[in-house]
Amino acid sequence: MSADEAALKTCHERINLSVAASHQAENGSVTTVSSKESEEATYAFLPPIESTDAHLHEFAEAMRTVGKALRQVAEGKAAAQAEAAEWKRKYESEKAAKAHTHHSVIKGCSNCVKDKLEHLASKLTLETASVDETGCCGNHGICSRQILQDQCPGPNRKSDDRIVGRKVPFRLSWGSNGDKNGQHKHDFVSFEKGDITTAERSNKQIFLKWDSPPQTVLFVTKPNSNSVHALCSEMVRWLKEHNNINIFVEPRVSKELLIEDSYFNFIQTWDNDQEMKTLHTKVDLIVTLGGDGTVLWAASLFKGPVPPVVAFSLGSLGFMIPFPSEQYRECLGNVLKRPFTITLRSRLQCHVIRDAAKDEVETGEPILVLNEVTIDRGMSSYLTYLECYCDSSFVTCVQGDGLIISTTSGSTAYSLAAGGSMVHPQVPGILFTPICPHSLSFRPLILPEYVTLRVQVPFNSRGQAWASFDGKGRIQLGPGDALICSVSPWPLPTACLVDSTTDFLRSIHEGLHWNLRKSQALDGPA
Ligand SMILES: NC(=O)c1ccc[n+]([C@@H]2O[C@H](COP(=O)([O-])OP(=O)(O)OC[C@H]3O[C@@H](n4cnc5c(N)ncnc54)[C@H](O)[C@@H]3O)[C@@H](O)[C@H]2O)c1
Ligand SMILES: Nc1ncnc2c1ncn2[C@@H]1O[C@H](COP(=O)(O)OP(=O)(O)OP(=O)(O)O)[C@@H](O)[C@H]1O
Repeated sequence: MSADEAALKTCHERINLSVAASHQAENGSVTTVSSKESEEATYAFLPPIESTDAHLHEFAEAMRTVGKALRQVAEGKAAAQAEAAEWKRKYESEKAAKAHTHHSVIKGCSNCVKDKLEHLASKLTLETASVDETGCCGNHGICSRQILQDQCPGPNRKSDDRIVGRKVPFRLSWGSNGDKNGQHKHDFVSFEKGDITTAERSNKQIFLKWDSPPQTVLFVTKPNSNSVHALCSEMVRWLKEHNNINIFVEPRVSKELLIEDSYFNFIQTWDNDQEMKTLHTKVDLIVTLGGDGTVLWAASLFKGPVPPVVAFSLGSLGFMIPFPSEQYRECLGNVLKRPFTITLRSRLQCHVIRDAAKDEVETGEPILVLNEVTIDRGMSSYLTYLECYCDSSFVTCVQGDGLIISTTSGSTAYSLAAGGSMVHPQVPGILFTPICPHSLSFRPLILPEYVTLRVQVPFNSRGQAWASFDGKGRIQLGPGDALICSVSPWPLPTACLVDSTTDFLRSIHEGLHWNLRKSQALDGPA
């Protein structure tokens, strides 16, 4: 072997070593290496070859380039994985911290429900119709009985029983137009005989069918409205007298109804946040009376799973509200007794990470939004300056009035006003819509639902930034602070009047007068 050949062999080996070193860093604590350092390292591994052979020089140069590229790829991957590991570590410490502070029963309940629902969520995407040993029917979809059987008994049980018994089981199934009982393939992609194919694109609707009649309804109502109050008391009477339903209302409404008439002694409410946190284990159905803001309010009461919502329209727009309040008897009668379609509206979970606390364990609960989280310039007259990342990839810097990170349900709200597209609520995605960007080319984006977005206020930002959640709870973000958001595992199921698509199209036609234009006259050019 010549001296040059030996030098080249060493090059090969060193390139491998260099890449392997980057990979090792993935598992330990990693500090990201700059590209300059990376380049220097590559040259250190590949010393110049002293030869007059031009081909060998060229080859050695090519090997250096390959080595550099490989090293950069490996470093990038290591950095991304280190970041993901950091988030995971924070999440796990947060979970552990919560486990200590919460009462064991509450912890046990929420964990077992969470586990079961995660199991159900995985079934939603990877459908299996196998019969469940624990008593799930196994037919035509998902059965909620398993969750209910496992409701956790424990020392705090008494205080929960003070209110009502368990919620009733129901099943979810998929169907398509004209085939309400049909069971459809749920695998999105299959890989058979080496060919990648996407599953049949049927009009999948999700049906909810009660295993036994619902027993408990929660009313969430718009405040300070006489018409809402009158309708609420009428509906409560009707549900109690004709269907023997247990009724929950918010503490404010409970007081109002009791002042009105002692007849309402049977209604139940909650006294504190801890009781409210267990509400989802007792309530079968939520009825909202008001506009979209009332649906947003109802969603905000549930930081975890949410029972199905039947929304009655008493506002001006009612985009997420298909049921006419005048026909409440017929509508509620149907929902209580027959299977109905639901729209699963995804929510976003948001965390604010303060620069001052970035090395500490995050203990705050996520803030859940049904429409959007907005970061704007508040009272400041300067441009907001926000750095945005999607997973570990840099997306862009927003310079303008702000940014809206929206769910698909929120796509017809603030995001629409800022130029975002309208998206069917069952499309799995996250909208990234700038507010008045000071750039001609900043178009809105729609990102896949599985990404995590990070919006950071850089230290050189001139203006302030303020985050708000479904238009409420404004929080100031200082330099170095970040907002992290991703899709929550707890969607809001809303009952449909017809089905998800028909209801959505009705809303954009009737609510927004979408593409309303007079037809052209027939007597124009041939
Ligand atoms: N420029 C804007 O369009 C703008 C500005 C601020 C807030 N908002 C929206 O208002 C929401 C808060 O609603 P609120 O009722 O508490 O405040 P609000 O009383 O100010 O009402 C806002 C309006 O937005 C409508 N709306 C809410 N969610 C909607 C949705 N998903 N699709 C279509 N329309 C929807 C409501 O029907 C209402 O007419 C925020 O989440 C935000 O999306 C919009
Ligand atoms: N149960 C509730 N408790 C406290 N605030 C509520 C409740 N329900 C609704 N709100 C608030 O009241 C405001 C108005 O409610 P909503 O949007 O439902 O009525 P609206 O303005 O008449 O409807 P629309 O916007 O369609 O005209 C919203 O900001 C909402 O957050």
